[in-house]
Amino acid sequence: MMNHRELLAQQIIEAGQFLYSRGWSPATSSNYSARLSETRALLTVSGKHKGQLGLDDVLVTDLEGNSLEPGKKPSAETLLHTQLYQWKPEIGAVLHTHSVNATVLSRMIADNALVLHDYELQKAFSGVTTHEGRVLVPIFENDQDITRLATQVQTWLDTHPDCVGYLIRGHGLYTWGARMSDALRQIEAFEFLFECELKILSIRT
Ligand SMILES: CSC[C@@H](O)[C@@H](O)C(=O)COP(=O)(O)O
Ligand SMILES: [Zn+2]
Repeated sequence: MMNHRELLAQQIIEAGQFLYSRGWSPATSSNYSARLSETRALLTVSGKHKGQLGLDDVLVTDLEGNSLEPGKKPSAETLLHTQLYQWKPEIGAVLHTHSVNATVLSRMIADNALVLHDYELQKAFSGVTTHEGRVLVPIFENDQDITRLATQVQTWLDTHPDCVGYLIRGHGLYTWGARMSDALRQIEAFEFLFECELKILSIRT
């Protein structure tokens, strides 16, 4: 019988296998997490191939982004996960991916946000019930200083409580959900919509 930590670690491992198989988490890119408790998260360690994770390739952090397992190297982007768990108590899983489409689209849009509208598939996002609204996806400039990047993200989250995900330019996507399955559904929906947007852009130009 698996304990709670092992169960969440298994979900993270399976998410990595799926996301790698779709080409959305190449090589050692990406990081994934699940909420362990009100004050703890379980996150992938840094630098591992995300399609080949094992039960030992995760570590516990507090929600300030501090590792509670000193022997392991935490993900470079730990803070971008834990800030989301602090932002909303109902978030139970966070996924960060590096797909070609997210990377290319984020470089093609000069604005600081991608606006998705009139897509039926927008309803795959938590809280969205119609194609008629606008789903605003902010695009932050990439930054190796994750504390500085997290500050930018926080400013957006504080003023956009309905945010369902964000892009980092030339880097990738962050999205989340109540459970791992919700976060995976949102990744898949984003990827579909990014592909649509890129096709529309290529026809227009
Ligand atoms: C392989 S480069 C990608 C990294 O720089 C980073 O953006 C990333 O997604 C994975 O970092 P990690 O420290 O393994 O969690
Ligand atoms: Zn990354």
